[in-house]
Amino acid sequence: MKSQTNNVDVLKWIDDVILMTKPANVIWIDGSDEQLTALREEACRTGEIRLLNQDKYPGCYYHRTKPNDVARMENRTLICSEKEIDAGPTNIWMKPSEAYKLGKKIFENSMMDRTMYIIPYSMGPVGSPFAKIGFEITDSIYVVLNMSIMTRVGQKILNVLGDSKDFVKGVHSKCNLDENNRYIFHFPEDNTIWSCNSAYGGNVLLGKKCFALRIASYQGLKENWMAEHMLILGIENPKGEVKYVTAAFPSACGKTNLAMLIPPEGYRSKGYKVWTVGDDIAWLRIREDGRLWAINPEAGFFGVAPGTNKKSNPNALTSTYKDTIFTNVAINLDDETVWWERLDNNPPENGLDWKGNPWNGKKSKEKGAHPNSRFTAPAKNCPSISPEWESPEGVPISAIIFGGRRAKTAPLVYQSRNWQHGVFVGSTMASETTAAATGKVGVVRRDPMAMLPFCGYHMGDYFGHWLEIGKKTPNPPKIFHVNWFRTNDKGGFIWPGYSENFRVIDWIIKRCENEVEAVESPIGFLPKAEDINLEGLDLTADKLNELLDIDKESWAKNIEGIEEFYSSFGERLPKELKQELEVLKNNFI
Ligand SMILES: Nc1nc2c(ncn2[C@@H]2O[C@H](COP(=O)(O)OP(=O)(O)OP(=O)(O)O)[C@@H](O)[C@H]2O)c(=O)[nH]1
Ligand SMILES: O=C([O-])CC(=O)C(=O)O
Ligand SMILES: [Mn+2]
Repeated sequence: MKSQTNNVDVLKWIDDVILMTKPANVIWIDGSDEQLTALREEACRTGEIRLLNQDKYPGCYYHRTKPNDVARMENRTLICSEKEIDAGPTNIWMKPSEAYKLGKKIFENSMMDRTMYIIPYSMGPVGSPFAKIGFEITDSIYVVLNMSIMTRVGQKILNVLGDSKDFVKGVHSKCNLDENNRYIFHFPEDNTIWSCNSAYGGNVLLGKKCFALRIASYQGLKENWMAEHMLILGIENPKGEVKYVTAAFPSACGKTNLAMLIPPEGYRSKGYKVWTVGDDIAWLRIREDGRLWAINPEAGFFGVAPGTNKKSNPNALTSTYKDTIFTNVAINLDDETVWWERLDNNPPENGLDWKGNPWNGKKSKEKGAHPNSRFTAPAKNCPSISPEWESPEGVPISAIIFGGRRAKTAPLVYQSRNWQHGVFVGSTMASETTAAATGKVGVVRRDPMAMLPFCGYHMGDYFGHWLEIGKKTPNPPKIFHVNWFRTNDKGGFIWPGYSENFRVIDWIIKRCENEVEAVESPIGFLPKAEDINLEGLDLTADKLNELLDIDKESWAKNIEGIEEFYSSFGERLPKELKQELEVLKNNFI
């Protein structure tokens, strides 16, 4: 098929990939409904996707990946910078020449029996000064269909690109889904991504984690902006004023839930509203007014299905009712609908589980959906989507919130003393691992700014970049830390979470507006108990105090963990952070 661009750099690169993979056919994705409809029909015919009940789920499809290919594989995700030191201690490194050689061997002739699809896409509203352009070459229709939900795709992107050289070159092939040859190579210095032998979203939707975080974080370092693993949300008060915050939580720690939160009744009746701008990734820039502004580079949600229900996240659930692709959930064969754990109390009796085995949800002890099963839903489906979500200039950010799953150490909420201290708080974040990546679940690991698996360069330099951005921003956001996951002696969550998190967001906004005072503590500013609104909530003052408690012993352990973690950065750990660590230690003496 004839390409609709004369960009010689694009055409040359594509010729090289064709030479390497030898596709039977080449199709350019133009972004038209006609073309996407034809591809959906073809994928249904071959069994790659399955049409769901169109009365209940118009435009929705189902897909299953192999049982060994259901989450990001961090041990197969490589950063290939020329110098090993530039990838830093938190990434797996390979020399670019070696990685290209290994990759070429794997990609050689990998598309001989298939069609190659070329997807031009934009991360960010098309033509926005914040947006960036990429290409994904893939042999998977599932990838084409997901990318056309998650990003803006098609001819319009080529028109905007013109003959510019500023684009990211992504190549994906399922090859033969061989786990032993599965790699996600990133070449930040070449704007290049090669992904092979996987079909799981996080490894193969190259616009998302690969480009919008790993490559973009490096671009941000060079170009004075930041690419972060953050949701973006607007909080409207009864006067109609909207304040925006971003929040960085590790994978499967509550970003989508917070981004789409509905305030508790007591707030709603007064006129408070929450607007969703993004649920996973934020690109932040300093603008002329001296503030940080953020865009959501994505156009859809690749959300965790299990646990999503009418009560926990009605906005996410509604987003999935049309034009959505479900991956690795359970299916009800009686009516071709989908089901996952905690959706409702009515699992299918005549179903298939995420592996495709016959499954009776009322009898079986096995899970119906994989814990990391996902929905891919268009952002515009979301009832709470912000009128500003496609604003080309983004939205101004009042607060940045860090958080993770901590059973004991971190209190419900605290505020950093200033930007530098806030960067320290973000850099020392830790969280219990989840099903979003392969490996053991529930182990505490350091996950600075929720970027451990997503920073495309040396994390010490990344901390330095954060400090630098703070210095260059005359009016930077205030920085906070939250923890919805504190547990009692029996292991149950003390804080009710979900929509009740609005009470904490309310305090955060009040702090940004200087409307309430706070209490100094060794770790930063804590709320006065009376400033967290508990009206209508079944939570005693004692429990709130337990949630705000700073346990000396667990902090002593935490400090040891920070010291050990920091020591891995050597020379490249900014001295400001070492100072902050000393301050923290002294505060506990
Ligand atoms: N206890 C508790 N659980 C929560 C809360 N918010 C979210 N969760 C649970 O955390 C899990 C993941 O939530 P998500 O909102 O999908 O997480 P995410 O950060 O968007 O995940 P990624 O898409 O992997 O980046 C789900 O099982 C939720 O039910 C909360 O406030 N309290
Ligand atoms: O990238 C993925 O697979 C999904 C995701 O949002 C995350 O893990 O943070
Ligand atoms: Mn994520």
